[in-house]
Amino acid sequence: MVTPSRTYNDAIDALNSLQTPFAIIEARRKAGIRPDATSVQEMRGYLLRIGYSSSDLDRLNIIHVAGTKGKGSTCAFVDSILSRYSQSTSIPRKVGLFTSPHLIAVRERIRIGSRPISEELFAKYFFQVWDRLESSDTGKELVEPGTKPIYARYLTLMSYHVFLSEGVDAAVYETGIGGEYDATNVVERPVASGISTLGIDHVYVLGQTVDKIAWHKGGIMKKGAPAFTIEQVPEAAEVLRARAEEKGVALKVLNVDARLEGVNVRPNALFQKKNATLAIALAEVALKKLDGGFELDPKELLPKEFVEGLEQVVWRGRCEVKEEEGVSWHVDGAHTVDSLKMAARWFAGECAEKRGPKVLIFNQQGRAEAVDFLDGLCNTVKKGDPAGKGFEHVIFCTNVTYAETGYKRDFVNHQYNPKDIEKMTAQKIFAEKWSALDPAANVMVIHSIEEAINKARSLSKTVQDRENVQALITGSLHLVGGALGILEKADAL
Ligand SMILES: Nc1ncnc2c1ncn2[C@@H]1O[C@H](COP(=O)(O)OP(=O)(O)OP(=O)(O)O)[C@@H](O)[C@H]1O
Ligand SMILES: [Mg+2]
Ligand SMILES: [Mg+2]
Repeated sequence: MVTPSRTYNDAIDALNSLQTPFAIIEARRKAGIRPDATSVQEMRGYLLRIGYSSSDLDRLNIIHVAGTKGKGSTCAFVDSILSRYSQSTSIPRKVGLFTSPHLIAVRERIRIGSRPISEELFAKYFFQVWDRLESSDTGKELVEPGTKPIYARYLTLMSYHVFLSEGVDAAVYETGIGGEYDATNVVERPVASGISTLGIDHVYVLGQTVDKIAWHKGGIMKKGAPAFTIEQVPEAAEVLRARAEEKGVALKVLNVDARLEGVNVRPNALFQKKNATLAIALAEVALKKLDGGFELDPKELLPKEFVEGLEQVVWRGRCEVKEEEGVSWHVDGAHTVDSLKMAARWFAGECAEKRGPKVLIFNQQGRAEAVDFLDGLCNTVKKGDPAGKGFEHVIFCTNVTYAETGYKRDFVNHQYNPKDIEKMTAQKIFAEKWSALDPAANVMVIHSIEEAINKARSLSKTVQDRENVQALITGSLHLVGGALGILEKADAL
């Protein structure tokens, strides 16, 4: 039972205490400590400690997805297809979805039937795991008694407990970082593995080059489970091929699925069709296992559960448009060089049909290389405009949600240097860079998301009749989640 001192908010506070503080992250970086095989051993230990063996995970029929970009979208597609199939056939009985990071509230990361679990359920299972970790020493040969896994790993561990307790029989898992040493890689017998588009991200943990990154992501492939990927850059494709061979896995490289012709996947962009292609293959394998007679005919149209699942999926904060008086908000959580170009192209396409000055609200906290995201964003938007016009106003803000009260609890983050946020160090570097890229732009540095939004709104007073400010909010999911919460005035879940 959830007692008054064990509410959802208490759970989030306790969870936040499991974040690795900035000083420790820094020290590890300096010492060159990176995750290794012990991290999966440790997860195995924690799993035993809360009462499960890795074979218990077989009941979840896990579909496991890694990749640099498109993991979450692919997982959401698979979940949506399986959920619709379940509505028509009762197979699977219950579909679980585990994703990261969260957009608006932590509980979004653990979904059943596509919906985030309730605050009550979250608090209940959160503290059950907490208590088991404190009271048991099972698995002590793998992990020290009395300890707890860090933030993302705790949520992964908890998700297994939630799904097994709730009778989930098909669960879609997005990896956190990488694959080989990721907490989700504790699964030994997934039903299928999928690897979405590979590129550069998390270079400190995974390595500087795409082949090193591909090595990690390829680590989720398991003998006995069909594996799929889509077209990749050659270095990545080669590493994946070699990893599959080493593991004795048949890795299938998929071209964009011809059956998507006429299916209204949003946004209507190649990257999303690749994600959808991967999702179709993963869902097909899962259904073949769960529903003996199931088979997709490669030459026939997709069944209605697949079409509806792909068309009606809700994956918020990605290529989302919200209209209000004076401002058209374009919201996308892209935060790598490639995905930001994609987001910029999408925004430019949207603006081609609308009128009004373009305004950018951008942040990316804690990653020095983020300054290199700006060129692509600036140029892609200019190139996309027939008159060659870029952003007129550019606002860099921190991820602090509110001007007065600071962070919403679900966004508290101890992993960044608090001094940098106070001084807006990163934002000032971005501003300087942008002024050099586009001297005509009006560049501003503003503390909170709320104030940045208010600034964009105030700019709408200066536009002409029948024009709207065309605002793009991008660079960070934390920024985008905070912004959606403010734009919708309530918990947008
Ligand atoms: N296949 C893809 N290739 C390139 N960019 C993509 C792809 N899929 C999605 N994106 C872009 O990346 C953004 C994030 O997508 P998504 O949430 O699916 O990725 P993710 O892999 O889960 O990322 P994260 O690192 O945030 O967990 C999207 O809004 C879109 O702009
Ligand atoms: Mg990522
Ligand atoms: Mg994700």
